[in-house]
Amino acid sequence: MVVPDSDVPPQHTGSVQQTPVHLSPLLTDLYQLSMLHGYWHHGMHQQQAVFDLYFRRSPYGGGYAVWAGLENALEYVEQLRFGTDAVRYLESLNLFDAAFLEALRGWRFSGRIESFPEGSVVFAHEPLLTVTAPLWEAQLIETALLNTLNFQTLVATKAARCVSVAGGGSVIEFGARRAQGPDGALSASRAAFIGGAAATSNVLAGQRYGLPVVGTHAHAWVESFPDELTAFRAYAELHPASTTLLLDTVNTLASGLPNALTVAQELRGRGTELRAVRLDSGDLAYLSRRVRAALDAAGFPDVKIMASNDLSENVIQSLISEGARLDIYAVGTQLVTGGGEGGGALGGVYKLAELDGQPRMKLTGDPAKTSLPGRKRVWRAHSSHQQLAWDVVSLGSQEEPPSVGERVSDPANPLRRSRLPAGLSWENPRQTVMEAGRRVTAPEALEDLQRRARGECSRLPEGTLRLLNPHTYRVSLSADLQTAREQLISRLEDGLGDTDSGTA
Ligand SMILES: Nc1ncnc2c1ncn2[C@@H]1O[C@H](COP(=O)(O)OP(=O)(O)OP(=O)(O)O)[C@@H](O)[C@H]1O
Ligand SMILES: O=P(O)(O)OC[C@H]1O[C@H](OP(=O)(O)OP(=O)(O)O)[C@H](O)[C@@H]1O
Ligand SMILES: O=C(O)c1cccnc1
Repeated sequence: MVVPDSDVPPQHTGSVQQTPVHLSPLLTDLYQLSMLHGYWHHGMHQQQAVFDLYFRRSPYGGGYAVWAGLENALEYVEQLRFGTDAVRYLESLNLFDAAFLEALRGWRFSGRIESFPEGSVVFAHEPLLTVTAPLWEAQLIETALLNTLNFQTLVATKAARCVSVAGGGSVIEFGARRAQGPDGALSASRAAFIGGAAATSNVLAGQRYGLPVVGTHAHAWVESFPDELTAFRAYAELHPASTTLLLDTVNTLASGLPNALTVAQELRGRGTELRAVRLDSGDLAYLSRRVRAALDAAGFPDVKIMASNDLSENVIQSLISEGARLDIYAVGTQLVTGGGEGGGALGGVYKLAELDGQPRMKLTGDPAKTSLPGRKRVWRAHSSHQQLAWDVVSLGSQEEPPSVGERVSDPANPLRRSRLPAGLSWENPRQTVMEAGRRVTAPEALEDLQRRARGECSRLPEGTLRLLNPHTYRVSLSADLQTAREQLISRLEDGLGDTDSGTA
């Protein structure tokens, strides 16, 4: 639920339903407004534009990404208005005509958005989301769309990577304290859940998004009591049905473990069971084996073992290969910041593909950065075993699926061509999610998005989920799109004279 006037300041009523500050039309780069001013001034602002959003490289050197943030992006676009405070602020910059500022008051997003459903598995070079709208509408929303979708896709993908190596163990998100600011924490909790995290420690995310919230206790709890056993007993007494004890405040094996066993026996005497213990330092593989053996020997095979301490997909994979006996992986910093090699940020871009019915493209010296002109469509092929097999980007006018034997090319390297094999069944994986500025699909439950992500990950070709040097999923351009692209490049280069690159 969003309050339509983005200028209403958040009021301290305790409700989380107030318009968050990031729903303002000013969450944009100044150059978007400068361009809007110019488009309006030149009478171009109502020209119909088509922009595509895509990324050129999967994060973390991986072979896929999990598409996340769509619902927040649509909510933003649908409610966007320039209210009095926003216009007044822009006026104070002394950059814009009064008449333009007045025109902004009537700005509404009236266009169409097509997108992969949230939670889909997506790949580099394919249009993930396409905006068709009057130029000044489509241009303004670039910054906020990229901000929302890049970040959540980065984090959802990180969660999926952690889950993919956790061997059936649960991954939970503990990152609020290390996230990039309050909104970073909130969006990260949402995205991590879509990517497969089972729960979050972030209580606001629990309230806002209905995510399951979980928690143990900190070292401070143990330090606040005269001794560890007293602290464990006090915790278990208050939370008998949901106690997880942190073992390493004094010494994991010499103190935490025997004290936890004592409390486990005492809880059983009162008719309940200790739920779990948490390891937060040291050699987590070794300690987990020792703790598992002790719990089993004492008759507590169902007490779970949780690990935390700067976990990542690589650490989880290593722990499992070392024979760790862990049931729950609590991941904080690395998950909510999308950290690690090849992470930090997803480089999604938003490029003009058509204006006023004419194809447009960005030409650069780097073929991988040359954008794809015109309205396009994405086709996704499944094998007879329901495996995801191949994505083809075609011209938008192509109503029929790609045909067997069609020569398709690599988006980043037109010289790499292949022929489409038989035995594939094709579908259009994208859907219209907004029409005439209104959402036309109902928001989906986050559980359903998580289920979609998990299902699609499980249907990827072998090796695509691998962390190191994954199999490259096939994304190709149809023959017609490749031809259209080459023709436009020739036309643009003909117009360039001696220079070797340019933009149209
Ligand atoms: N058996 C293991 N194999 C691979 N990585 C591990 C293993 N055990 C722990 N790690 C990881 O090694 C990294 C560093 O752990 P380190 O041993 O420095 O922490 P610590 O010093 O024990 O804990 P703290 O710094 O919190 O006191 C962490 O990312 C941790 O998750
Ligand atoms: O390590 P992360 O993946 O970010 O996960 C969250 C960490 O936050 C807590 O640590 P805390 O802030 O108490 O610091 P410390 O345990 O590193 O001293 C917890 O004990 C985890 O170790
Ligand atoms: O509940 C916990 O144990 C927790 C939550 C956040 C960060 N570290 C630990």
